[in-house]
Amino acid sequence: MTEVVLDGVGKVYPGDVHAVRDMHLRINDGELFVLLGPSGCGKSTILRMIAGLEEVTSGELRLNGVVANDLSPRERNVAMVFQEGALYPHRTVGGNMMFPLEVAGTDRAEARERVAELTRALGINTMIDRMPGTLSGGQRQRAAIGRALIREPSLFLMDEPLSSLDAGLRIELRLEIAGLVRSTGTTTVYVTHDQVEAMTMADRIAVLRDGLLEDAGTPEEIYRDPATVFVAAFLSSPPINLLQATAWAVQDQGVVLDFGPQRVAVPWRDPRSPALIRHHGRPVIVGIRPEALTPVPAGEAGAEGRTLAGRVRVLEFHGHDWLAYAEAGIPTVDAAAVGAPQPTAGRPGTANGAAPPAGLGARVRALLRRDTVPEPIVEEEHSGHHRRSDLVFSAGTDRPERGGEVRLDVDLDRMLIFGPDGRRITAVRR
Ligand SMILES: Nc1ncnc2c1ncn2[C@@H]1O[C@H](COP(=O)(O)OP(=O)(O)OP(=O)(O)O)[C@@H](O)[C@H]1O
Repeated sequence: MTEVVLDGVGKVYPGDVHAVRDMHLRINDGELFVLLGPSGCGKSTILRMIAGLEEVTSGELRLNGVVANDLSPRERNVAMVFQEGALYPHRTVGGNMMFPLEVAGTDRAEARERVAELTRALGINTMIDRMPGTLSGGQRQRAAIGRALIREPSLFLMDEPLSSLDAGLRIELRLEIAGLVRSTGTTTVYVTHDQVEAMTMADRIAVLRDGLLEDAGTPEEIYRDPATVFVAAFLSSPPINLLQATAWAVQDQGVVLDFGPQRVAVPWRDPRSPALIRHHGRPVIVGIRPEALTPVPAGEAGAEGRTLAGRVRVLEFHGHDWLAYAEAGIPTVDAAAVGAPQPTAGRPGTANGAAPPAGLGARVRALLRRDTVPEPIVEEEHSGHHRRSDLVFSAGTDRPERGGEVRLDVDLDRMLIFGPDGRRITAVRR
């Protein structure tokens, strides 16, 4: 059982590549902790530093309160599973799982018993005598997890263990992995760039961006109460609406969020209004998840100060409900461009002062936008920063009319308000 603390940990690779910067994290004993973020944000580097495979450049790494910066991997008693779990090709599944126990000098009868028990838990008990080459990807990964867990490590580290598997298997295995590590109580650090995997498996999640910690908390906390625009957008499928607004304190209405052609008002009694007043006359970013927009019944105007209007352009059927995209003439914000570290000396993932790798921004944007957003609906404005695009809303089981006008009731309590730096205007509670 192990508690992991990263106290101001940094990692600089040769060539002055700042992969991780001033990282403060506490991973509790027995926790299933997920490191989440786009490619290149430093997830694997953190995992490898915890494993002892990569040196810590600055700060302190503590395992159970003991400084571990200079401990060898063996002294840390960690087990690691990678994207393609490595197995000895000339040993059977059972032989692979026996190996760590043989090395440890475990009694043979006890070792056989443990292998049988774990293969049953992993659903590969009928494959004990099979060679790795004859297994499917999912079965191989189960065997690799079994081999890592068999010697009961104090810390279990997994680096995108499901990313080479197809969608169905991923769902099946993520449930099983979560169940298995919880039943053993082994502290587990799990790296992924898949938000659904993170949300469904984790006790807590840390969201990383360019080597920096953006937010950490339970899946519910960081979904409902994200610290930044980046986190709100990353944990969002279908995509969150990120709208550009100007805040105006108006005596009889509260703080009006002016989207240009449309507006909503945050009433004075709302606990956010004192913080919002400080942004009077200035830009803010308003995040509204599709499920926080409800179509107003036909013929009704909708409540004053909490209704947005648009014309339905695109419909998507998602089985349980319809997702609709309505043109509302409201400028939207590109989450990847908000609050990103400036390309100065020591920018994460780049050589000192060098330009970021070509295409990285586009890849991050593609990740953030996910594949549910039809590409043609986005229209860039000439500034290139604000985009005029559609309001995405959940229309429930009633199919809205394509081309029809809709009025949408905004759930003001679930509306997220960020400053221009991408941080929430009110401090998040954790
Ligand atoms: N050995 C190395 N030498 C130099 N730079 C490295 C090295 N390993 C990683 N990096 C850089 O450090 C940054 C963080 O890499 P890391 O692999 O930790 O990211 P990641 O979030 O795990 O990405 P991915 O999801 O693509 O695996 C990247 O910019 C990467 O190019």
